[in-house]
Order: sequence, then structure tokens, then C-alpha cells
Amino acid sequence: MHTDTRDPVIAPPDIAVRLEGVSKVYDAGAAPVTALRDVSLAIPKRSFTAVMGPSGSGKSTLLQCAAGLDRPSAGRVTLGGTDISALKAKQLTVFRRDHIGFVFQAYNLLPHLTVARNITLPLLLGGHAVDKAWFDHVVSAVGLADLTGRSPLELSGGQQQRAAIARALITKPDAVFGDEPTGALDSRTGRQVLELLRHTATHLRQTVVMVTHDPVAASYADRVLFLADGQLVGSLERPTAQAVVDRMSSLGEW
Ligand SMILES: Nc1ncnc2c1ncn2[C@@H]1O[C@H](COP(=O)(O)OP(=O)(O)OP(=O)(O)O)[C@@H](O)[C@H]1O
Repeated sequence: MHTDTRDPVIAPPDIAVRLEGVSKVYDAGAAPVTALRDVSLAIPKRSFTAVMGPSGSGKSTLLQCAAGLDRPSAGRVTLGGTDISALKAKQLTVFRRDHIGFVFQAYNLLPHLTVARNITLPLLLGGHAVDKAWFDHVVSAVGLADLTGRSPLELSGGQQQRAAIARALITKPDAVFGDEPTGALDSRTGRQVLELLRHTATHLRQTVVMVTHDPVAASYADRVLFLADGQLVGSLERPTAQAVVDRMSSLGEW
């Protein structure tokens, strides 16, 4: 299914995520809400991208559509060469499990499973064998090599988020999507997690896309995309926190 829908014309090999004319309208009772308006973008493989914008600008909606957690009202989303807008619900569920990593503010680890079992769960659910070398590489990269036998309940918040990142990486996904992944962490622990996401793109050669409100968090990315009123209104390459603050200020209240 994955290979059948590959189209080298719409997704050249260096692009991990592509949105083409994506719009999203929520049917919220009497007054529909347009959360995304004709958004087109391409995210290169092995890059770290932050998505910023004022509250209500459509950041989470963009992430949900890009990650196949929600469907756009119009437009096309291509992930690693697969047009996910064309997948049926069940195919999309399988595709998400095998090809997309998620890191949320809540870690969503299962307390009755060890850290190792939590990390390998996406492989188990997909009926795939664990690549021991990649498992060891990932677990060591997230700094949990000595803690894999523990319950998540015996980990700190930062360690739990690092386990969630390892779980997101275990399938070598087309992209890892994070919605405020450091939102629940204190600033020192948050910085460690941001450094890990940076390391994930640079050294583990994975693609990371993160929604954040925090200019310091965004400064860890290669590129920041700015949304306002559901539209892509600009981007910053190699951002500094100050440059992000300045751009956000020009977008109004945030
Ligand atoms: N399920 C939904 N039903 C109706 N409207 C929604 C739904 N989800 C989001 N919206 C609306 O769509 C718009 C964009 O919301 P979204 O959550 O994507 O913005 P955001 O930039 O992530 O906001 P925040 O920074 O406050 O989390 C908002 O006007 C919001 O109220």
C-alpha cells in the first residue's frame, strides 16, 4: 500500500512532508470555522522544523492534518512519498503506526509495561521485528540505556518524554510530529528534550516537526514556519530566539 501510492513527481526524495493547497474547515454548529486556508509547504528530510503563530492561528490543525490525525477539507498531504489524503481510514491508521512518530505534551506511556516495551510497542502492534541495533542506538541517544527495565512510573517527567521520543523513533518514521513536546517540562528539562530533538535530526537523520509557543524552543529548529489566521505567512531559517520574538510580535498578540 505504501509503495503503490508513491509518486516521485509530487514528492521528490529529499522531501519528507508536503502539503499542497491544504484547507481545513471545522463544522462548528451554525458558524463553520476555517482553521487552515490554502496552505502549501514542503519539509525536507532530516530537518527540524518549528511551527509558530498566535493562539488560534491553526498550528495544531496543521500538525493534525500533516500527521494524518485529521483530514483536510481540501488539498493534499504527502508523507514520505505516500499521498495520505487518498488513504481509507483503516489504511491511514496502519500508515500512521508504521510511518509517523508522535510526541505530545502528555507522554502517554503505559505504566504496566517496561520502558523497553513501551518503546517497542509500535513495532509489536505492527507485527514488525525489533531492529536491535536501532533500538540500542535510539535508547542510548535518549539517555535511557540503563533504565529500560523500569516502569515509566519510576522515571522523571523529562525521562518519560525521552522514552516517548524513543517510541516515536523506533519505526524510523517518515516524520516525527510534536505538539508542544516541552510544554509540561521545567525549562532545564525542556532544554534537554529540545537538544535531543535537535540531535534526532542532525545525528539520527530523522525529520522532526514541532508546534511550539516558545521562541527559545523554536530556536533549536533549522527553520520556523509562521502561521497567522490559518495561513502560512513566513519562515525563518536558522532562527535565533530574538528573531522569532520579533517576527511573532509583528504578527500581533501571542
Ligand atoms: N474541533 C474543532 N472544532 C471547531 N473549531 C476548532 C476545532 N479545533 C480547532 N478549532 C478552531 O480552529 C482554529 C485553529 O485552532 P488550532 O487549535 O489549530 O490553533 P492553534 O494555533 O494551535 O491554537 P493554540 O495556540 O491556542 O493552541 C481556532 O479558531 C479554533 O477555535
